Amino acid sequence: MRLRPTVEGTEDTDVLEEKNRVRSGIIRPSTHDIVLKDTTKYFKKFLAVNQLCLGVKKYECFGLLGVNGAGKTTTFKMLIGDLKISFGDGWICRWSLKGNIEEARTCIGYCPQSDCLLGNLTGKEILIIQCLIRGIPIFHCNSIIIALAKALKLENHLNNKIKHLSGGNKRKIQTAIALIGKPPVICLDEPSSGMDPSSKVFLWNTLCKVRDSGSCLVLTTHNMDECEAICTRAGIMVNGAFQCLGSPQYLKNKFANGFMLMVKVKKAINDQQAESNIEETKLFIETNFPLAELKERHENLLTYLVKSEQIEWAAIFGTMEKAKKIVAIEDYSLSQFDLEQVNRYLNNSLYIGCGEIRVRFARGNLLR
Ligand SMILES: Nc1ncnc2c1ncn2[C@@H]1O[C@H](COP(=O)(O)OP(=O)(O)OP(=O)(O)O)[C@@H](O)[C@H]1O
Repeated sequence: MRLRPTVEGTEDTDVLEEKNRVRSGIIRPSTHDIVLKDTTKYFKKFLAVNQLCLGVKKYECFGLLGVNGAGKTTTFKMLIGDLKISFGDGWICRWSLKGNIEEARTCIGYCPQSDCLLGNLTGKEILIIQCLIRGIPIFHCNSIIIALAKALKLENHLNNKIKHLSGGNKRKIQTAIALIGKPPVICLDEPSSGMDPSSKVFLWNTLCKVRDSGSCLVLTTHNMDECEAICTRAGIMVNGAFQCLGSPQYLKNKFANGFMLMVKVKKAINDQQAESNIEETKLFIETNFPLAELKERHENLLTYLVKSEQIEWAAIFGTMEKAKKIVAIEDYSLSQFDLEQVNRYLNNSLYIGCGEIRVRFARGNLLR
């Protein structure tokens, strides 16, 4: 017997509103090119995707964010018909993913997470094959491929065999395949992974043009700059469900109205003294920043989330410089809460590794 999906938990109001819009038919296949209605996936008893509700229109790019294992690729695979939906349904250009997957597939361009390209063919040969599969007449293929190569900075690599291409250039070929024939829906699973920074920016510009020409894009990414550059809306997935939905700017405004304060307490000669230093520092922080929430303590490193827009940076530095004179603080750092941290905060993995946080200690300086 199949398990029913779990009841909704702690989603943000925007997620619940999107669910209501889908369930009440305000968002429906005739108004949105992509519609997910309570889309759910079980792998045996494991709930990988839990009742997703979403509508994405033409001229939109939706970003699927979340830590490894959040359920992004599983969602993608249901969208392109690689995986069967366990409960609920989805529609691409009005075609049901349950009833008309073959028709739905004709509307989708897909860039998978890992490249699946034949190594002995050249990039051009692969793109010609893909054009022909899309039903493009052979005499049009060359001009389409040249335009795509230009748009993705691939001109110099088209005649090389795939097995001799770098990882980033293989991603470009894979992205070009997804764009061939201007499909109305384009799904890109981490399209820029492995690309150098200038190629990434070039790709982002190209994807913005594709979006603005009327395509409906969905992409997964771990790169928040990418999300902010291309996506009109984004959803952060946690354990297979959306935790929040909105434009990247909206998510930042809603969840990132604060800063992170990391405090390194002076080492002590014995455990008792160390504990006393920590307690003294905690008392100082919590008295001076009443909205400070201790998120983690790792040895002598305290990490606080201070959710306030009211305090000025100059005042924070002033207070912390004063703290260094009166309590046993060795050093501290401040950073603004950005979209990347919102993502990790919602996934409870913000503080897994301090090295991952784009801040380093320097005498009171903000370094990002
Ligand atoms: N074929 C499968 N059988 C069983 N479990 C699976 C299968 N595919 C994925 N899962 C599980 O489903 C969950 C979601 O995986 P998914 O690949 O969708 O995550 P993701 O968000 O795309 O992660 P990443 O960022 O690493 O790509 C994970 O816990 C994964 O182990």
